[in-house]
Amino acid sequence: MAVTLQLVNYVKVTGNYCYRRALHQNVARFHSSRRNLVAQIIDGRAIAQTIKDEVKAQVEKIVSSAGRRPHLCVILVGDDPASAVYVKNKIESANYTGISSDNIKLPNNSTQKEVVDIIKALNTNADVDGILVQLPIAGHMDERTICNTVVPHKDVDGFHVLNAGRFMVDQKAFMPATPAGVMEIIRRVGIKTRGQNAVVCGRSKNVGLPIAMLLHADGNHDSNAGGDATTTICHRNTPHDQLRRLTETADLIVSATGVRNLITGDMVKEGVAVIDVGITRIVDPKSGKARLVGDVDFESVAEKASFITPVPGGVGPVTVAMLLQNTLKAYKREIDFYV
Ligand SMILES: Nc1nc2c(c(=O)[nH]1)N[C@@H](CN(C=O)c1ccc(C(=O)N[C@@H](CCC(=O)O)C(=O)O)cc1)CN2
Ligand SMILES: [Mg+2]
Repeated sequence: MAVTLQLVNYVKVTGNYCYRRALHQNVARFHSSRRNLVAQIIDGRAIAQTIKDEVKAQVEKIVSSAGRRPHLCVILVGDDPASAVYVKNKIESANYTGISSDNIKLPNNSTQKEVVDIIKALNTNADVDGILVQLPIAGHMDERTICNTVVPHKDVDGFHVLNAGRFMVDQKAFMPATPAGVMEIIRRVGIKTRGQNAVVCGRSKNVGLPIAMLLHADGNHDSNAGGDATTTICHRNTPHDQLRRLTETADLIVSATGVRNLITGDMVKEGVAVIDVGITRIVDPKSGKARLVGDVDFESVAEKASFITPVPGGVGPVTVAMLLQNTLKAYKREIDFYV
């Protein structure tokens, strides 16, 4: 029953559906007028808000027992407008939860050594719990060197090789925020994964690959419990007809490619759950205004899906909330790197 209540609070239905009946004051279930299906649109902003409120409650407890506040440092190199928006969201969300923060802005022509030296100073600063460098980093720097400079116990992005490696062998680790957010959505909404066919589109080291790792892994692990799904990874070299064969039989599709309209309604089976991680900025030909779209053709896929995340308002906001959860874990030193 608890699952049902959580589910109804996190889903809403929009679009091309005809209203049938309200089952609960927080939910109106709508059925596809064509197929008589219920498609639940997952409200990522509501899930993120719940997670942030959980973090906030824990921070208040820490502060009231005379503890120091958790502290997050976000390093932004350059003036990429999208990165600036994401960093602003992180700082505002940290403020909301009571996590204090520094936004360290560096010019685009900063050298790698300057960035490395700043990270090293933060590594040894006892007042700092979490450190991250906003990606993508400027082209003249080596992303791996930057990520590996953050000391693993402050690596709240989970991008250090030690966190990535520990995570792969089921040892406690900081998990990257987007994959953690996808799993959190799946759990909180109650999407079944055990024994299901999952298809992950995209194999990036920070998003697609860790999502596939989490979905396929054993659900009985103490740390980073997996989804126990039969999981297939597709990527840019997967022929489209092969991708279609896989998506047609998938119970769960997670797409993280940045390829608009990669997944269309004719490629999926009825009842599929779809998590759209892609974000592409387009200019709407009708309005002439810029807007965000995902990898999934929302309208046609929602006609057949049991669950679907929108873009914007799906995975993105949950990503930021998971970063704050990681910062709290870093503060509490929940991950022991010596075992
Ligand atoms: N150091 C990191 N860099 C990057 C990460 C990361 O986890 N760590 N992930 C992405 C960017 N990202 C967070 O940093 C991020 C992307 C999108 C959103 C989000 O909330 N998107 C909104 C739309 C926001 C908009 O208007 O642009 C949504 O989907 O609803 C949050 C965080 C790459 N870099
Ligand atoms: Mg989203």
